[in-house]
Amino acid sequence: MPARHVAPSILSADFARLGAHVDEVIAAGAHIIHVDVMDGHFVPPITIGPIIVSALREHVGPDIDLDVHLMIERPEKHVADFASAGATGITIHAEATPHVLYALDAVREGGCRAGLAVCPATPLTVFEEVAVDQALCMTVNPGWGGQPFIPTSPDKIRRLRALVGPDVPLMVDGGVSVKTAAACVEAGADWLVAGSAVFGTDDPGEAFRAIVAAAAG
Ligand SMILES: O=C(CO)[C@@H](O)[C@H](O)COP(=O)(O)O
Ligand SMILES: [Fe+2]
Repeated sequence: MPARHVAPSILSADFARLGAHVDEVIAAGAHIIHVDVMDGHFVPPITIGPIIVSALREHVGPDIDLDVHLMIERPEKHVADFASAGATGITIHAEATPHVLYALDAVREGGCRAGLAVCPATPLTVFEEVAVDQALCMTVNPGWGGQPFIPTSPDKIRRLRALVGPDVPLMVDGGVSVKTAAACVEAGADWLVAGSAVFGTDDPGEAFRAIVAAAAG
């Protein structure tokens, strides 16, 4: 069984002091930092690109996992840039390309873990066709932080766990908080991405620890 992690998402961090904000959760024990990349096409907002990943890598050093969630169309065109910038894992969306297998291979060629994500309304059948190094179940519609957890998500998490088996890290993303973390873990999630519930608070380190405790039950 993969180790359990809470992965703070920088989408809700203060970008004017990103390094300091990330330092707070690392000091509290975070090992995985989740980086949301949006292109204004696959999802309406535009966020950040490889330049920020590169700056973060330089800031956090080699031991922190920078897990990049690509909410962009045709991700296969960009994975090499994110890999060179210092990503550790790169997750693409099944809905964003007709070439899922090619894109996952491109991620691995860049030396990163290859992740596959699905939106809430997307069937899980693609996971029957491809092997992944990590799986991501969206528990909100992608594009924004601070949305409520979709209540039917635990059932989908359970079905995804059955498809990928016990050894693949299963990540959930969206609406994760002290209130929803335990249900995600109970359904089979290992990695809990949390944005607003961590960086939207006055004390991200303490908020991170509270979600870790809630996930532990
Ligand atoms: O990928 C996304 C949003 O599309 C996330 O990673 C968000 O950053 C989650 O934010 P919260 O729901 O935890 O506030
Ligand atoms: Fe994300």
